[in-house]
Amino acid sequence: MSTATTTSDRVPVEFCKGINGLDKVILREVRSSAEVYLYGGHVTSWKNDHGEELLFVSSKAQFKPPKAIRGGIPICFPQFGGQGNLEQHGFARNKIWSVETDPPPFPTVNSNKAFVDLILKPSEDDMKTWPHSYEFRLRITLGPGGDLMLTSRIRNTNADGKPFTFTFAYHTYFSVSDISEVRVEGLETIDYLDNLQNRERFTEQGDAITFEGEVDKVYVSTPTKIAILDHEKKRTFVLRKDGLPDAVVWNPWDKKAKAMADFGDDEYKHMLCVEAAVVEKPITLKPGEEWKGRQELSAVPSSYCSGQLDPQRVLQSS
Ligand SMILES: O=P(O)(O)OC[C@H]1O[C@@H](O)[C@H](O)[C@@H](O)[C@@H]1O
Repeated sequence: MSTATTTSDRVPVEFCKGINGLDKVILREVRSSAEVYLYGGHVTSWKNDHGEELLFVSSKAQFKPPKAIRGGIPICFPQFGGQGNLEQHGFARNKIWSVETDPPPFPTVNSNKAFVDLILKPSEDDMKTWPHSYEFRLRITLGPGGDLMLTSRIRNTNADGKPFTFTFAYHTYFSVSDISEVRVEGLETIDYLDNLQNRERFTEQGDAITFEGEVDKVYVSTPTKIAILDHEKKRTFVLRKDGLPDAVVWNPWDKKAKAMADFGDDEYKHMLCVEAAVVEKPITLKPGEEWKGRQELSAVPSSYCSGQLDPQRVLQSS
């Protein structure tokens, strides 16, 4: 973890209290910032160099355990969705994580200053729900250019020799100006499991994805780069992922929005979840084995080409 620099007033990592007195970490770069709650290991804010919020958090979000915070980036582990014996999306988003001051090193040296390392380990009580011992390390980094990087390392520390199996997602809620003006590029021609049709498998058509109603799809074996184009804001989010083959796309639309107590009736217009995930083929770890999954987000101004967005340029650029 980094400490305050003496050459500048900017404190790259600040520990403070957030809503309802919950512990919060603020990451600061030249002009951008991010906020992370230890409750859930949950990113709740990511602002660009104009101070604009890039993540959606519901005005009705309850920052009150055990309810997960509605918006930002909840961590779904060890179960994505409702397929399994555990609660929907697993328990990691409902646990209080700890800050880890001296985590095992990463293979590459980190020159970033604005980052925090969190860790989640099961309590004895937790092991009644999921009888496995694990260490879940989450590093959240704000890069000098304002990019937001999340790296998860999950290790099986079972002493009884037993493997465990999990699914996972970075359940990212992007803030968008108007959902009907949004296009997602990078998932064309990809197979998906439709959660609204008993997870039946379909193939996406060749056109970019646009939104006219509820969507809840798990795209499988997707490219590592997905672009979310916000026409009205003239902004493109680029999501890059590693170790996370699938991508979930979710918007509840009006009826489901009304049914959620912690979500405003019209807020579906201003959010879109695109989630780097492992869903179709769960990960199995033997004792001593570690899995790594990384999601990198950047927000760039959209380029226009004769009045049309040019997503290919975004997708082709490195
Ligand atoms: O209300 P929750 O538990 O946060 O889940 C929200 C949505 O999360 C999405 O990832 C799922 O695909 C949806 O099926 C689900 O409704």
